[in-house]
Amino acid sequence: MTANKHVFKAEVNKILDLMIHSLYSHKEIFLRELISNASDAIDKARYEALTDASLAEGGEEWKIQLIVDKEAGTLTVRDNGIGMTRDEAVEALGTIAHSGTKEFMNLLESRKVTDNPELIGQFGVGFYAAFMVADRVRVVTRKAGADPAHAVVWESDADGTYTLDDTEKASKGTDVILHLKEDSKECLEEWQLRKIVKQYSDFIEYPVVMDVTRSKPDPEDKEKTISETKEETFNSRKAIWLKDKAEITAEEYNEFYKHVSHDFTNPARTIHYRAEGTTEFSALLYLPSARPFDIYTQDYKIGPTLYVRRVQIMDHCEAMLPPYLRFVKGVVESSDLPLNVSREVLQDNKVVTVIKKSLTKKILDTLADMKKEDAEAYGKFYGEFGRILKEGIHHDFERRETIADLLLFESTKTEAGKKTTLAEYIERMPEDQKEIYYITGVDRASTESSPYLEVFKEKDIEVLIMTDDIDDIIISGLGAYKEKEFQSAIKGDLDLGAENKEEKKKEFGDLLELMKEELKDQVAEVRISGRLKDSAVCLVAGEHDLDPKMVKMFQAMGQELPKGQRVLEVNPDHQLIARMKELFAADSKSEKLKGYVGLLFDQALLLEGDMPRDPVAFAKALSKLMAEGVSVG
Ligand SMILES: Nc1ncnc2c1ncn2[C@@H]1O[C@H](COP(=O)(O)OP(=O)(O)OP(=O)(O)O)[C@@H](O)[C@H]1O
Repeated sequence: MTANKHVFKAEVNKILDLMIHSLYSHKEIFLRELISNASDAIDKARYEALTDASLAEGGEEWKIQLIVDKEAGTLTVRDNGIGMTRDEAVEALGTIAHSGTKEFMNLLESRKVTDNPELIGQFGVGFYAAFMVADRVRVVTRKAGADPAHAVVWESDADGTYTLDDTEKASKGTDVILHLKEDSKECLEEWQLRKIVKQYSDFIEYPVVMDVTRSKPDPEDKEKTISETKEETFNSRKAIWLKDKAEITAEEYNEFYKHVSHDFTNPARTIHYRAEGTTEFSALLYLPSARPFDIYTQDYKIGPTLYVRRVQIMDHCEAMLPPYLRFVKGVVESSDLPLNVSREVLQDNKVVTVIKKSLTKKILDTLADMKKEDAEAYGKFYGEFGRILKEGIHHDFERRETIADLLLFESTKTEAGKKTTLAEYIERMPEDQKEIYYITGVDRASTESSPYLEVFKEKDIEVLIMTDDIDDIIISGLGAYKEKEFQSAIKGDLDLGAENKEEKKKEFGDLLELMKEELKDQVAEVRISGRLKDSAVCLVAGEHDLDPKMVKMFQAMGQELPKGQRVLEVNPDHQLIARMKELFAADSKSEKLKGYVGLLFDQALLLEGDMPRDPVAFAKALSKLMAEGVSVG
């Protein structure tokens, strides 16, 4: 095949544009990205060579080379890793595989990100970072095991296109050749490269080497100097997770986190330990400080990188962590697993089960400590990952109490934005309060002003405000905390405001019957309310039904749900209800009265955040009523 011009996918152009025009203050990160790719490529080759030794092509020493050509103004990053076929090069270097691209670009635009490499790193557009320092990039690559004549050369100057051509390459692997821009020529200097490698890639497992020329006195003529070129390794290469804690600085921990997570911000917490005994392993885990943009997408990869005897076996070993801890990043190394372990085998491997249990405990313990020792940091962390952590209540029966200890909620007694734990709530409960009250809703403001809280306000009872979509399921599943049951403010019968309830039931019995008859297709029951103080009516769900927010969520996902037992609650102390009772006494068959019942029901729907059944009819009836009532003065 001959040279072939290709057009970049639109999102690549956008990223390139961003790289070239907006992200310049941290441009040295390009090297870290290219070294990281080279190291990944060697990991793959090394792993594949375990089963097919010929792929090592002579068992050469794995390494990443930096080659400087000052005359040509180029810097080459060379690896002897897995390499790429022509198709792989098109796929990897012409598109962006992540399905969240569009959302990501929107995020960048909406945040007016002009100098924010954190986001780029998260997104894994590493290779394109080369264009921050180069105006032309040439990639020469050959797949391990392929014929030397079947290599390919990819080239682009970021003008929206790239070319692909066949070429020859004696050694397997990839050369990324950067034609440096005028203002990036310092990247040809040894000291500069050494500094960048040390700062960002010191822990890379493979040597990052460069030919360094030094002059030394000529032994034959002391007046003269001779130059000597030697290959020097710039990185210390220590597998940080195998080192002693005392030997590692906070910066080293942070840099390694950035390497494994592709995040550019420091982690919130680092967990580093070695387990000895029947199962031996080392773990270096991190709790990130910010939620990755793609954590809710299907593309999101779960689990730490798995090493077995210093060989990277897989990037993300999901069998090592429960899904509700999927935000945790890091590395686990065990010598108790076979090198050729597959994902399937890992799923029910005893060693993995032991490691998973230990990691889960360590992470939950760390969160508990963080909550105790640094409430502010924990609150911040919870804001990012609490929604995910609480899934554990549903999925991890054994640890649900431990996870419940970690939950935080706003309440009617906390300042906006401040959260409380369940234990603190219980501590504040007056002695005669038996249950933990909570209300679910979309946000605090609308939830707090809803009629469901009227009696709680009047009696000064604290109610937890839950605004995550899954809260209702989580709390129903949990049932109780420290032997105190949960009671929803919007579900079931409440007896808080029930003075003279029995009397009222009798007094309003006939009117309630009429309402029930009128609304028989809409509600299962009409009853005197134990929760209303200012509003005339509200709709409540049955004790064991899902709350309306959940019902809507399931319906939006196209799921049919069994019809819940909706109940219309009526406030007997409201003027309107008293007037309706009078009207009923005067004419129990009044058509007007029936109309009012319908209007009341629609109003209850509105209060719940729903639409009236027939908005046009509702508006008309309301206007009519207003016309009757509007008077001057
Ligand atoms: N030196 C290399 N050898 C082999 N393949 C490479 C090399 N550099 C890049 N690639 C291929 O190009 C792809 C894109 O690289 P890029 O750095 O843009 O993203 P990534 O590495 O996939 O994402 P992330 O940075 O999140 O890991 C890689 O996944 C890999 O398939």
